[in-house]
Amino acid sequence: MSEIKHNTSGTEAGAGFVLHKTVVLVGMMGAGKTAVGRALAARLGVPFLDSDAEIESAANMTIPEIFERDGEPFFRGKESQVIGRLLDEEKGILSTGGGAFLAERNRTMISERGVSVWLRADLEVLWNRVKHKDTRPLLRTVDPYATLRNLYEQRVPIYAQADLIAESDGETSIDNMVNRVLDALATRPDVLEQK
Ligand SMILES: Nc1ncnc2c1ncn2[C@@H]1O[C@H](COP(=O)(O)OP(=O)(O)O)[C@@H](O)[C@H]1O
Ligand SMILES: O=C(O)C1=C[C@@H](OP(=O)(O)O)[C@@H](O)[C@H](O)C1
Ligand SMILES: [Mg+2]
Repeated sequence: MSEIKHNTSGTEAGAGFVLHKTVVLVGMMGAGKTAVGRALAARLGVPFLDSDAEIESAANMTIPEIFERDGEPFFRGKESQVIGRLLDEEKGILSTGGGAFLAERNRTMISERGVSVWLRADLEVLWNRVKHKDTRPLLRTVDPYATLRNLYEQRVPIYAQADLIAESDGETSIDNMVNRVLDALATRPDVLEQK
């Protein structure tokens, strides 16, 4: 991977790309924001940022511990702060938590300083990816599938406000998702320029 160079005009990445704005991945729990974001950043040779991981390392607690001890409103406050800071600090790939795009102030920050990409997947695909993991406090309910379905129905119209979309189905590998995000970004040379 070639050396990463930060400057005012963009982050010079490997493979002949220059990233002019942070690419912000949004969408439901299980959409692949963290996994695809990490792979996309590696492919481009740019920094990978994950708001949940930043919150966890700053608090030295896991997301479930933060929800349990301090509550969701406290977590949402931290999430906004962290997203604002990461958007200011460096250009890269920013994976958000599934609830981040719901707050209008977060959507405003993201649209002013980055470009949003909705990783869209059907409810059943999401469920298959999250059902075995206990790391998502919002799904610690008596009927986590119904909870996920309710969140899905409430949130889809908001994710649909993202600038770009990349679709994943049960068959789409993480590498294929990286290609789909790159295809979506090909329409935006103001964000990702290929030299
Ligand atoms: N396109 C995909 N193909 C296969 N597995 C995937 C894909 N996207 C995500 N996963 C897996 O699903 C799980 C949830 O993905 P994750 O990146 O944590 O989602 P999010 O950050 O959007 O909640 C992880 O185990 C991840 O490896
Ligand atoms: O959808 C949500 O509200 C949440 C999604 C999680 O992130 P992922 O979408 O990366 O799982 C994490 O931020 C927290 O558990 C809340
Ligand atoms: Mg994640």
